[in-house]
Amino acid sequence: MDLIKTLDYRLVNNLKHSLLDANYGEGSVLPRSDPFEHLFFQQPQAVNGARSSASAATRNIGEKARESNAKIIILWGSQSGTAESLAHRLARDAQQRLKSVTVVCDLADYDPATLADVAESVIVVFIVSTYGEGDPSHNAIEFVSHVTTLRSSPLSHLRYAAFGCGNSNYRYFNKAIDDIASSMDRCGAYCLVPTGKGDEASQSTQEDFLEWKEGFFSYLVSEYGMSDHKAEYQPTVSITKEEITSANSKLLDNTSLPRKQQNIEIPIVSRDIVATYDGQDRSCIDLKLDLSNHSRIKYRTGDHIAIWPSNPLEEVDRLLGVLGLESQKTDGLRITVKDDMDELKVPSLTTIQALVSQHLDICAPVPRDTVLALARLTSSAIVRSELENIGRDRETYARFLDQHHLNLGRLLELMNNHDSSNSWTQLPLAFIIDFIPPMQPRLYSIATSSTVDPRRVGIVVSVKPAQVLKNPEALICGVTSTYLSTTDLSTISNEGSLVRAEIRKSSFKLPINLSIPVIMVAAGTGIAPFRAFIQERARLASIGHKVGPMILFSGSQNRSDSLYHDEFSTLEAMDGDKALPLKFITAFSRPRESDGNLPKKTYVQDQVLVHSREVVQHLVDNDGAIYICGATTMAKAVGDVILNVVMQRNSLSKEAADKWRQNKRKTASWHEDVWS
Ligand SMILES: Cc1cc2nc3c(=O)[nH]c(=O)nc-3n(C[C@H](O)[C@H](O)[C@H](O)COP(=O)(O)O)c2cc1C
Repeated sequence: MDLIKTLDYRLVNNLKHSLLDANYGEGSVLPRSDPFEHLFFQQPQAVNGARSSASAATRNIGEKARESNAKIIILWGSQSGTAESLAHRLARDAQQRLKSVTVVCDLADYDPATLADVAESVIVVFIVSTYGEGDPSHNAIEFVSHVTTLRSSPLSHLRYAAFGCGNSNYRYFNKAIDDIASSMDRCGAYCLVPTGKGDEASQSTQEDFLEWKEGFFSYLVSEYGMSDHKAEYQPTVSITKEEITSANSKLLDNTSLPRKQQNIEIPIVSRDIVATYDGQDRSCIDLKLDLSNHSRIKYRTGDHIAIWPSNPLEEVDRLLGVLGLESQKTDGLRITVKDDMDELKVPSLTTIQALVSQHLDICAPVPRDTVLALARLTSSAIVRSELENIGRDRETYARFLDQHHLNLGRLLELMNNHDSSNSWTQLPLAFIIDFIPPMQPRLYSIATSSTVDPRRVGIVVSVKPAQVLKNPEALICGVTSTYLSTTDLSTISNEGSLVRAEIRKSSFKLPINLSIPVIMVAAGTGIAPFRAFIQERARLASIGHKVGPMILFSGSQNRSDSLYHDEFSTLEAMDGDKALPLKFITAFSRPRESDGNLPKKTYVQDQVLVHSREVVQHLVDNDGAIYICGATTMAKAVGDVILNVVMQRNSLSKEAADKWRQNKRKTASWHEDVWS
């Protein structure tokens, strides 16, 4: 049983008395009343220095730093939001703790060559994540390819620090930040502190970042004479109430969203369960989204769709409840950034309900520095000591997280259990915006072909709750999968069934030449892009095009979760001139008696080995292309099998076989779309 779920809401509600009434113990950081209360209601025009961050944009990094009078400039490259959110956190802390004017810049918004224009007095920080074959995130590609080709010393006046986001399960762990750091060193820039590396594989990115950040700040204190004002929290946003009228309601949310989150609302028109798992609380669903009302939105086979979820109502209610905001949830808010340091990460006009349900990732785990920041804002000595205790060090907090499913709402509730007189109703809403990361979209490979279904986008979603390590009763449900599996389709005609989404281009594309053989290896929902590839080539074959052979290896637990099994079997069984030359090969890791003639545990790499003669013949002799989609470990195992067979067959050394694969990657004949 989830301990936290058993919390009594009545108790929480009874405790919602104001901090104004509470006695502050000695050493309390807060004075008697909430010092930020005025910020919640203040008129934006009255806030000193409140300006829109959308002021005339320059593409010159040096100029941006000069315009903002910045001491520190943080340049980020991020795809799914981790590095971006760390960049904002670093800026917030540098601004508040070190009192250093800090600006945050998306690398895609600046001309890479202008890095040389940054003044000597400005500290440059890079926070960049790695993808694919050690590539930088999309928004950093141009920058990284520029700096890696610099050969002279045009950056010898710069001082820099760098932190990377990556995952050590990938072959090229944090390569993008290494490439940036080595380019800086080669060009004469001075490295202030060792480059930090976050590792998602051990779920330690947040702690790795904290450790690196503290080292960086200590360096700035000791070498630059900055002072660290640890205890002070200053909101970076101003919030005022604004009545939502018929005149401004059109601006709500979407049009007032930050420019990079402008997306469209697409209706979900069907949802089907396409896989179930024996005895497990798990399923896969197939969803169709309808683009008919968006004639300008197009996708191509192999593209991704980014979907912005809404948080589960239970978690929204939990957070609003513990903050005492339930009765105000429909109130309109006008939100502005207090200086030019950063862009607003939430809509400038919204409601409390929309903010918490759609725009902030309230289900995200709470980083340890947020726990410590809360400790400084509570009036309860018991709660303060409890928060300080669990946030004391990396190990203690990790042990605590092993037992608890935590997000901000749950943490606040849990603390109220320790002191029934504690209340969080005075916690400024600005704190929530400052400390909770913005909602990030989740990317799905599109499982339909744009040739066959140009106005319908199909996706396949795995609905699989995770368990808390040492408390298996506590389940953590995925935000997007829960959202997509529970959206009410009976309300198609009203807003309830619309999802905020955006098509994202991908390089995971079929060869242009239709006759090229295609090998596809998938595990689980990795099948999605291959379903689209197969649909596409089947259609082209059906209208008389000559298409090359396709072999699909599909891994699942057994027949009951083998996605689109009947569809592929039917296509495989077709013959005649216009049939698709498809071979469909399954691998069942938990086979059942009824699943056919492979009763033992089989993985896709085993099946690739069984069929390796044919696979390698297509890849080596017929210039075929291979696509692997699924877990990193699977992709590595499949790659190893193929390389071994190529080495033996063609009497190649390991280096020569590696080179052959490198060459296939370069010529877009070896693709991997993998996750850990
Ligand atoms: C498809 C995919 C490919 C990835 N490739 C790599 C890689 O080659 N090297 C690495 O260190 N991390 C890799 N990662 C891990 C990401 O860098 C890591 O999740 C990071 O925290 C993402 O940061 P972001 O949210 O700022 O984009 C990959 C992640 C995904 C989903």
